[in-house]
Amino acid sequence: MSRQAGQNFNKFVHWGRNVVAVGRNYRDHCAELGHAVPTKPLLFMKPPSSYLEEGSGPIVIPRGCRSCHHEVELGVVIGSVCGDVHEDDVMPRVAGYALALDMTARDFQEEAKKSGGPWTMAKCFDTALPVSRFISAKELSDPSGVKLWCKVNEEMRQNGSTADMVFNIPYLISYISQYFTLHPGDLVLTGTPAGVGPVHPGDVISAGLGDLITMKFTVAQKE
Ligand SMILES: O=C([O-])CC(=O)C(=O)O
Ligand SMILES: [Mg+2]
Repeated sequence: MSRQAGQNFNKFVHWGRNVVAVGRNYRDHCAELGHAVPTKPLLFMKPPSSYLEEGSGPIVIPRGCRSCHHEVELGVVIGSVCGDVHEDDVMPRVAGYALALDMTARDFQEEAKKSGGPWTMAKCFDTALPVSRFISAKELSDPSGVKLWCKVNEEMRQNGSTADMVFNIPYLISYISQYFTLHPGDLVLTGTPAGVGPVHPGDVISAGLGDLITMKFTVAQKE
């Protein structure tokens, strides 16, 4: 792993690798959207086609979406195969991290929640997964208490800490790996703290992880 980490883990954006997202993993975010705190991890997927690297263009709000929300999240990049791994064995299998935005078409999601349909339209559109550069596990040796923030046009919207996750990283990855195998380059998004809200064309979203990373994206609308 260290050789790959040295090469920025091949930019870690392994097009074709899985992205598993955890929802409702912060109590304050559950409260703001009126959901109970889950008793087991709530999982959904985002496709690798939704990756957006910093500098490669704007976040594009999908056609017909009237409420596209930012959700700042810590992403965990898998370094070696995780199939049915015990919690104690998870961290050595983590290559590193990325700061991510789980962009969400909230109106599409509300529609899906009402009909009992999946969240695909809300979570999987092109550019729905802006990511920072790869952060190696060496750079972030303890991901369990790191600050996570998101500003829109310089106004602080989300200001949380990974210390407040309902289920921590070893638990989440062990849990996921009981059901499907995680492979090197897969990304696990660990949920968002409170303060999610809409963005509009022309907005600038900036986000940061501790004093390690800041990233910036502009917002556009698909006609
Ligand atoms: O859409 C949601 O509220 C669920 C989710 O992704 C999160 O909690 O991070
Ligand atoms: Mg999310």
